[in-house]
Amino acid sequence: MSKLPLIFIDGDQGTTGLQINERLRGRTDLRLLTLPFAERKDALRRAEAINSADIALLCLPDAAAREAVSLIDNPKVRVIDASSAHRTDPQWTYGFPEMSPGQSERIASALRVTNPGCYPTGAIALLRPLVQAGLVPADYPLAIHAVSGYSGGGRAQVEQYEGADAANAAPFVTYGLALKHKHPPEIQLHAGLTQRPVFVPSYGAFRQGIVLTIALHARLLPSHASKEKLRAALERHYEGARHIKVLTAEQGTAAERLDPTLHNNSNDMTLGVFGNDGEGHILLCAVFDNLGKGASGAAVQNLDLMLRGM
Ligand SMILES: NC(=O)C1=CN([C@@H]2O[C@H](COP(=O)(O)OP(=O)(O)OC[C@H]3O[C@@H](n4cnc5c(N)ncnc54)[C@H](OP(=O)(O)O)[C@@H]3O)[C@@H](O)[C@H]2O)C=CC1
Ligand SMILES: CC(=O)N[C@@H](CCC(=O)OP(=O)(O)O)C(=O)O
Repeated sequence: MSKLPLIFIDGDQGTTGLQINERLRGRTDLRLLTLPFAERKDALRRAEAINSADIALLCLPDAAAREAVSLIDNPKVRVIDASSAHRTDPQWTYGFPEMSPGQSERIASALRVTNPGCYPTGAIALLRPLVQAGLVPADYPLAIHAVSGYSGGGRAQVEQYEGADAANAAPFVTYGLALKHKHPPEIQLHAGLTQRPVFVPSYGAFRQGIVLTIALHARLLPSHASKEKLRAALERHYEGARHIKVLTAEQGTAAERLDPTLHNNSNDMTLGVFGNDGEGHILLCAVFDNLGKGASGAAVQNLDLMLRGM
C-alpha cells in the first residue's frame, strides 16, 4: 500500500471510541479519519467515511453498528465492530487473539472482526482452555459473577457518575436479575459450553476495571482435576502471551484481594486459580480493564494484527 492505511472510528465521541482515539494518538503508521462532531450521526457522511476507510472501527450501539455495516459498498473495507451485534455470527472472526492457536492469524487476514464483550473476555479467557483440556465439563452448571466499573454502561452511565447529579449515584448495583443479559450466548459459544451459564453482573462507583469470578465444586469436576491442574492448563495455554498472565501458586497464596482497577489503561489481564482443598472449592478469577482488554485495548490489538502486511 503506497499511502498509510486510513482508519475511521464510527462513534469516536463515545466511551470506547474516545479511548481508541487516545491509544492511536501520535501513531505515524496510520491516518485517522474523523467526522466533525455535528456530523457524527449523519448517515450519508458516515457512509462516505466508512467506504473510504481501509479499516472502520465501529464503537456504536448494536443497531447503529448493524446499520454501519449495511452502509458498506466498498468490498475492500475491513471492519472491527466493538458492539455485540456480530459476536455470535459465524461470518465474523472473533477478535480474541489469545483464545486459540491460529486466532491471531485469522484476525490478521479477516475482513470482519467482532471485538469480544468486556465480561465475556474474562469468562472465555478462563473457561475455554479448561473446557478444551477436559478439566471443566462443557455442561458444568456455571454461575459467573462480575463487578465492573460504571463506564461499562457507556456515556449515559458515565454521566450519572460524573455529571451534576453524581452525588446521588449508587455506590454499587447488581443488575440483570431477569438473567437475560446479552453476554451468556457469547460466552457459551466461544468457551465451548453446552449449557448456558448463569451470569450475575454488578457495577460499582469506580470508573473502569473488572473482577470476574467463577466458583467451581471439585466434586463436579473430573476426578483428575485440581486447582493445580487448572492453573497449569491456563499457564500452558497463555505461555508467551504478552497481555495475559496467570498468577503462580505462590502469587495466588500471597494474594488476599483482587483490585478491579489493577490493569486500568492497559491491555493486560491477570488470571488466577484459588481454592480451599479441604472443602473442594475452586475459584477462577480474571482482572482486567473493561475499556482495555475489554474494549478499546482489544480493538487496537486487533487493528495492529490487521495492519500487518497492509
Ligand atoms: N463501555 C464498555 O466498557 C464497553 C463497550 N462495548 C461496546 O462498544 C459499543 C460502544 O459502547 P460505549 O462506547 O460504551 O457507548 P457510548 O454510549 O459511550 O458511545 C456510543 C457512541 O455512539 C454514538 N452513536 C449512537 N448512535 C449513533 C448513530 N446512529 N450513528 C453514529 N453514532 C452514534 C453516540 O453518540 P452520542 O453519545 O452523542 O449520542 C456515542 O458517541 C457498544 O456496542 C458497547 O456494547 C464493548 C466493550 C466494553
Ligand atoms: C457495567 C455495565 O453496564 N456493563 C455493560 C456491559 C458492557 C457492554 O456494553 O457490553 P459489551 O462489553 O458486550 O459491549 C452491561 O452490562 O450492559
